[in-house]
Amino acid sequence: MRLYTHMSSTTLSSSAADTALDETNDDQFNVVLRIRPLNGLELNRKDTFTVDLPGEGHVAIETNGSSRNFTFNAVFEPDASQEELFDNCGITRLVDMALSGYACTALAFGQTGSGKTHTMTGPPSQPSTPVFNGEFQEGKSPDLDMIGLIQRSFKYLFQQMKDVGESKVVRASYLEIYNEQVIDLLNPAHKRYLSVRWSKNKGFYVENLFTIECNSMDDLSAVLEEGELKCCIFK
Ligand SMILES: Nc1ncnc2c1ncn2[C@@H]1O[C@H](COP(=O)(O)OP(=O)(O)OP(=O)(O)O)[C@@H](O)[C@H]1O
Repeated sequence: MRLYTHMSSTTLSSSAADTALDETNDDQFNVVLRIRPLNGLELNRKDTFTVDLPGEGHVAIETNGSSRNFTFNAVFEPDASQEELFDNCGITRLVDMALSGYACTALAFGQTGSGKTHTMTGPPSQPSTPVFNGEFQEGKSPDLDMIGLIQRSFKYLFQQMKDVGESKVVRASYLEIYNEQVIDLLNPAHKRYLSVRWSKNKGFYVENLFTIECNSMDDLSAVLEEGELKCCIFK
């Protein structure tokens, strides 16, 4: 895998790239592009890539004989692994910043089938709660390599708190915005749609959103699993 970043004039290997976004970049926003491999349908149709990767975060897309250029903080090629993405996309910096008291958001954006779920939580067959005992337990799940950014961030978060030795309170909530309605996925008994409010002290917040205190990676993973389950039911 190669990572192209405009933070550095060099094309970085995955092993050398992990600090590129973190240490040289103080942007408030990082936009990272992941290009997924062609799927079975596309291969059967004999689709080909129309994306050219000249390096340094640039992407050129060929359409109707002309080329349009875009620039990102980093670009991941189709063969990038879940681990490479986690190590190099800058999300560890977000967790570090959250631990320093900043409000941080990781947002996956793309058309249907572009790989948002795959990137954030891993493919659907992937258990969202890998057995965790300081380390993910290799061998308990055949797809452990496929776990996504969310579970890897959980592990990183608790590891960082342990390393720094500071006691922090971790609270989790899980909501879905569907047809512009806010649904609490941890409290489905709460049938009503929730309201988004604003106050001077809190800024924007979701009123009556169920929040759970999580003392361990397992607690946090259970929240993810519960929310994913309800998410499917609501759909
Ligand atoms: N980087 C990747 N490597 C291999 N397969 C991928 C990759 N990204 C996505 N896929 C596969 O492509 C399919 C669609 O991906 P996914 O469900 O993550 O898309 P999505 O953006 O979440 O779609 P939707 O918005 O419809 O929920 C899945 O089968 C997924 O496993």
